Amino acid sequence: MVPRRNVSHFVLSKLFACYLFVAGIALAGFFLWSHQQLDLQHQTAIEQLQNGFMDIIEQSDKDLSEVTKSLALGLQFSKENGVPIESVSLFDARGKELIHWPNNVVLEESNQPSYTFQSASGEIYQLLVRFSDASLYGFVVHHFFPIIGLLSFQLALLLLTLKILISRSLDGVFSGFMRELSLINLRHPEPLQADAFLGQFAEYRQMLAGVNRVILSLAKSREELSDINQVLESRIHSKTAALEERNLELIELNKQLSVIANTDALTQVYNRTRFDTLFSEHVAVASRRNTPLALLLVDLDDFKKVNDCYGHQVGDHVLKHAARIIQEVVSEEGIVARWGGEEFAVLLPYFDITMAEDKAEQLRSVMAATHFEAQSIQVTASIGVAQLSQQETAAQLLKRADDALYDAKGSGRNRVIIAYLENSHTQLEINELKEGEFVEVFDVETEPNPDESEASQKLST
Ligand SMILES: Nc1nc2c(ncn2[C@@H]2O[C@H](COP(=O)(O)OP(=O)(O)OP(=O)(O)O)[C@@H](O)[C@H]2O)c(=O)[nH]1
Repeated sequence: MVPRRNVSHFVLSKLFACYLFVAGIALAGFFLWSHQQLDLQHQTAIEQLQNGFMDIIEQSDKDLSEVTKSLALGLQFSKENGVPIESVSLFDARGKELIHWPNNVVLEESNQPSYTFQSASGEIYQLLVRFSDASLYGFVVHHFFPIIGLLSFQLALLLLTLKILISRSLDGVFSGFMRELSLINLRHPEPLQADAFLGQFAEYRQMLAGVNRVILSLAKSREELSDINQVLESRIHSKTAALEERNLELIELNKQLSVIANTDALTQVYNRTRFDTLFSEHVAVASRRNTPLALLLVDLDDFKKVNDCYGHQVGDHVLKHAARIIQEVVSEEGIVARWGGEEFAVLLPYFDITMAEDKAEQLRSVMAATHFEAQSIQVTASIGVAQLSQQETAAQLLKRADDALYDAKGSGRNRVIIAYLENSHTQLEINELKEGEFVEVFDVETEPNPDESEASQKLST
């Protein structure tokens, strides 16, 4: 587990350790150097003492007063060089102590370093010198302040170096951290990894933990939003699908309603209401564009007798069948509607009177030739035909077609009568006029064939 430290503790501890290390090395070196220096000084002092003793002994052998002078010299020397001599003893070859200084200090021979030397006369002497222990401390104190100065300088240098290094590394790490922060992917946020160096510090770890908490909550929020979004999308999808399905049902129902509203329930052709609308529209278009438009009014002959003979239900079937025949003959060229009862209207856009007459004749002949139901009922039709003329209204056209139908009925049924415009006479009218007959508005009848006459007669019986 990483110990909890702050930046200042870290820096101070590192500094202190460095300082102790450097100071320890410096002090150890200093003490070694001090010992070395003292040894050198002791050696020098002893050599000088030896030389002094030898000179004096050679000059005045056994003159102790001279030796004492040399002792004073040695002491002077030791004081000047900071090497205090605590006691000095000189022995002759027989071990007799010749000099002992100072008088009150007793030397323990075994503990003292002894130096043997030979005088010029060949006498052997042994010199015992005891240096004061304080000499080392004195030396150290003497040189302590320069050492402290050196260590302070080292410490200051160390501090400066550390400051530069730390500030640079912190700058680098923090700018890296800020860069990492700026690169957080908000779509797929992931926790930041702790920096190897900064990870040691409590403040950094706390800050990083805070940032990572924000990042994780952001990621969680995104996931929750994504889930909510998915749920909403699936709901919208199912609702849209249900609405589309409902819409299709409504469109279908609407179509059915429209068909029901516009279609005759029994014969499945247009009803009168729808025909009225279509009729007005086509009359308006034909008048505006000056295109031909023809109207056929088709009435089944003696239909009452069908009902009377075969019953109303059979009559219904015959009506349906007759409507289907009319629709097949007219096909896509015209509009078929049940005008009422056993009467049908056929609107023929772009049909002039000749084409309309042909179509009416075709219709009449097919109807007459058809055997309805199992009972082979034969039904004929009377047809009034009229073509829209200039300036004519829908009502006027209808009136002319209806009059023509009336004439077809009146002139024997199972025939086509063309309605001509007033004051315009066909060749037939002209012929009839020539023969002295009066044709008021229209004429033309189609000769029924023998079978058809038979059918009519069958019904009439
Ligand atoms: N079965 C059935 N008969 C109907 C329907 N609508 C009308 N009719 C019958 O059609 C007959 C029409 O009779 P009429 O007006 O006298 O005409 P018609 O017998 O065809 O004689 P003409 O038109 O003069 O040739 C009546 O008997 C009505 O009951 C229907 O929807 N179903």
